[in-house]
Amino acid sequence: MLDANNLTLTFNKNTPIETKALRGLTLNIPQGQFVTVIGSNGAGKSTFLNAISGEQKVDSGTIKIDGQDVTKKNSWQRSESVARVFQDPMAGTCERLTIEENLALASARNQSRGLSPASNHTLRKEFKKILSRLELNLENRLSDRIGLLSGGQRQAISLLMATMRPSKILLLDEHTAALDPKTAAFVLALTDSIVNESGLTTMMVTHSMRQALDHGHRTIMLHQGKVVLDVAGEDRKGLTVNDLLQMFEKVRGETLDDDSLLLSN
Ligand SMILES: Nc1ncnc2c1ncn2[C@@H]1O[C@H](COP(=O)(O)OP(=O)(O)OP(=O)(O)O)[C@@H](O)[C@H]1O
Repeated sequence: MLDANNLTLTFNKNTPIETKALRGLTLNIPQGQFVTVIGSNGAGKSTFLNAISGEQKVDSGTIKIDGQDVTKKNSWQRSESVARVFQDPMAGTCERLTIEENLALASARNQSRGLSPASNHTLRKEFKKILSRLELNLENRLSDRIGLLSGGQRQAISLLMATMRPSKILLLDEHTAALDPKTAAFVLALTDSIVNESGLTTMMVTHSMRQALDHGHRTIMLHQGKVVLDVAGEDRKGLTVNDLLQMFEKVRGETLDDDSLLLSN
């Protein structure tokens, strides 16, 4: 389904601050697989997601989504295929608009009818139904501005909005990192249920090895712009956070000094 082949991407080429963010990254993800992505700061995780969504163009290599070569397409052209939720709960929603208007925008994504469905009675009923699964009583607050909601409530709505329209791959970029542990657990449970229900091919970046092992079907680790670990199936089932740390240390050939990887929210 996702076929990323030998991707390279260098920022500020031929300058003193040149950074090789992707260095021949290759990854194939079959349809419906949920992959968790870990790696220390600067490993290239966000750059990789940006390359898939088209926000960053790669220097070389190819990206295919569902068999279609999208390497040269911009993010707008890929928006029908790629849904994304960011770390910042403010990034996925528009705080000046109401809950209903935000949902209407998401519902109209990739459609030419613009904002008009916001006044549509059928859509309003659908929005209420979608929101009621959160059990946060938001279905009765459709005309409240999104800016009034907590970070967790907004992130839950961002997730619903990202998955409202059909897409081919869901990219979650540390989407629970800014939430307290209880709210993060709630949003993760919602993530699992949406992904299981929809069968969406999913990549979730996380700094928590615990989360990486507890969610999804496969875990990859990026280091210096490449996939350095890739575990799935039986090999992954018995893995502990400690095993994963040791595997990473072995791959890197040095001691892991990034404490943020040990966070367990
Ligand atoms: N727009 C940019 N301009 C210049 N350098 C960049 C840019 N974006 C990322 N980089 C650099 O590319 C490398 C990979 O960054 P990236 O954000 O992909 O890492 P990451 O694995 O997501 O890290 P983190 O866990 O800290 O978010 C880093 O060295 C980063 O400083």
